[in-house]
Amino acid sequence: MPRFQAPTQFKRFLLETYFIILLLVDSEIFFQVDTLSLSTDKIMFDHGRKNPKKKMIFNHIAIVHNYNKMTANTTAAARRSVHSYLIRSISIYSTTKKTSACMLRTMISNMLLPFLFLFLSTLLYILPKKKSKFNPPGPPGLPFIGNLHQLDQSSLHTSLWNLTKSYGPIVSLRFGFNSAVVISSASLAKEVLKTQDLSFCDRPSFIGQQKLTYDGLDMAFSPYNEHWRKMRKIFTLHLFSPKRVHSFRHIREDEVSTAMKTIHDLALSGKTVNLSEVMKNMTTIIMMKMCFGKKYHCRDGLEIKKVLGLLNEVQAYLVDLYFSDIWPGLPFVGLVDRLTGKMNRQDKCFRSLDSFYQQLIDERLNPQEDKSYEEEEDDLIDILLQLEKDKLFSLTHDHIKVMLMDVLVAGTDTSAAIVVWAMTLLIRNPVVMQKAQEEVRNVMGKDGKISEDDLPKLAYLKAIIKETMRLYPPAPLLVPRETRKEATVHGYQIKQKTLVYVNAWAIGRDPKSWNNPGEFFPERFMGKCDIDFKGNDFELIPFGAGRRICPGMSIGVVTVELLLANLLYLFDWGLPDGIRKENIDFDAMPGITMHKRNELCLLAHVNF
Ligand code: HEM
Repeated sequence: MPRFQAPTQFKRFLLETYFIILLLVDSEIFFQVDTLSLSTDKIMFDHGRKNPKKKMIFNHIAIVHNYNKMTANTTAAARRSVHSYLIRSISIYSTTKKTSACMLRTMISNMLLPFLFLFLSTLLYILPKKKSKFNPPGPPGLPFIGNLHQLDQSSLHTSLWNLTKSYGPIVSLRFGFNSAVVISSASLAKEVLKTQDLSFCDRPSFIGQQKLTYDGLDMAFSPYNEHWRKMRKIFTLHLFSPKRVHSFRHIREDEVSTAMKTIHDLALSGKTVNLSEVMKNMTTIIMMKMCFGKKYHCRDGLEIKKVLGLLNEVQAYLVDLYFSDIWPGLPFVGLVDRLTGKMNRQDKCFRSLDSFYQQLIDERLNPQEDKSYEEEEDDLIDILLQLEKDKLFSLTHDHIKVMLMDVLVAGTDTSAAIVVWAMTLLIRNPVVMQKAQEEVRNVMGKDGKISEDDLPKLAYLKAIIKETMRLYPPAPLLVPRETRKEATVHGYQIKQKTLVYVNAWAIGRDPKSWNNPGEFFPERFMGKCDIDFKGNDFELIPFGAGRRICPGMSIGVVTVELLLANLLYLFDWGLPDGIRKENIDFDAMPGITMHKRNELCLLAHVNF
């Protein structure tokens, strides 16, 4: 065996590893590799002097070394030519050196290669990165996992809020290999969502979302691009224009009446009302009927339960992070994700929903199978199929399915969550409850029914809803955003592709913006205070703001107002036997929508 075989193999091994790193990681890491390669360079040079035949390796390393430097200031074309030279050199080298012992080592080294790569990648992240003084402050993270261990995933918004107490209103974090910033003050939210909205209006692209959104065809999770603009136009001009929202009024009023009747029956039989369940079912039926037609739920009550279950699953998958999201680029993470079985479950859920939408589309395209649709006014499927036919937006069936998914996922449980939080706050604050009931009953007299025309007269009720959304915004961290380009906020630099969380929950409780922020005090919104949630007052942003502000705000708010007004008008509310008001807790469930963890079960007494 030649004397220098072992070091040569080692060099080749290093060279290959470098090469793979260079191919797989981004240019930022090249500079860190650069430091390593300097010392390796020296070793190679020494060996090269002792054995001139091995100079070839040194040349390779030199090329790699140059390559590192080139990435800073040369063009992609130059980089490509270095790539191809490296590939050629490595293959020539491997074919000229194959003795049997060498082959054995090659095999071993090739098996070790992935592990070494893993080790090196870890090392690169372990080496303490110098935090630039221009980065926002934040807690030091651990190698590889970053700050993941410091966050309580069951209540992310509160654990992020706790960090602001030590680091201020802008905090930088690392989730695995992803950089993130958290914004927790009204002035910085204005900077990010309004002044520099264009730099902050992308959405991150996570594995779970890709599949469920037909590879990014939807609007809510799409990056900010031409496709998003097209979908947003369809949403605001065709699906939820003020005229269209008004045309769905009869669906909302009918369904609220049905829900009140259910509560009425429970009240007469002295049974407790599970408000969490009633509200969730009812808002789902409203959205389903808007999407699929007035008669939808007459077809099969059970099917609604099944779809509700699937939508809950989708919601969980949309925010769930896979290993490949946390450590993108690492080998094997995709495999690990597969092995956990999560992807299979997600695929199954996707297929079930897809066939459900397809069936509804087929029925609509083939009306003789179900004549009941013919007599109805346009619902969202009709409108979308018509747009597809008109070829105005080059829509496909997948676009239609994904739009329906956005409406159902974003629109069903947000309104239900607000009503449940409002009723929780009211039962804990009987004086406010009584004041609200007096308002509704005085305005309505004994008419027996509240319609949407009555809502503008209910100023105190509206204040209660604002106060509820200040304390319990249904999406406490909005929908995560991502920077489209580098930006400077508050003097700090934020890199392109940084995850951005705006903590609407913390902003609603910031003592700099609110007196006694923890107190439920709807009166703060009466009188002179004209703070609103429409995206202009950054102290109160339950619907977000800027380009990506919630496009379903008006339909969501009117549904909440109608529901709450009816609950307060028709019933007096009390606690089940043995429960004191202090037992009613405010624990929240994790998820993109913040629901009350323990269902709200109350006793209703019929008022009229
Ligand atoms: C009433 C309760 C609701 C609340 C509190 C709420 C809240 C939000 C929030 C915070 C966002 C993210 C905004 C941002 O990134 O700045 C959002 C986006 C969105 N909401 Fe809502 N929403 C509600 C109801 C609805 C309804 C009823 C619909 C549909 C009919 C809807 C559809 C959407 C869509 C499609 C987006 C994504 C917009 C985009 O990315 O361009 N939401 N919502």
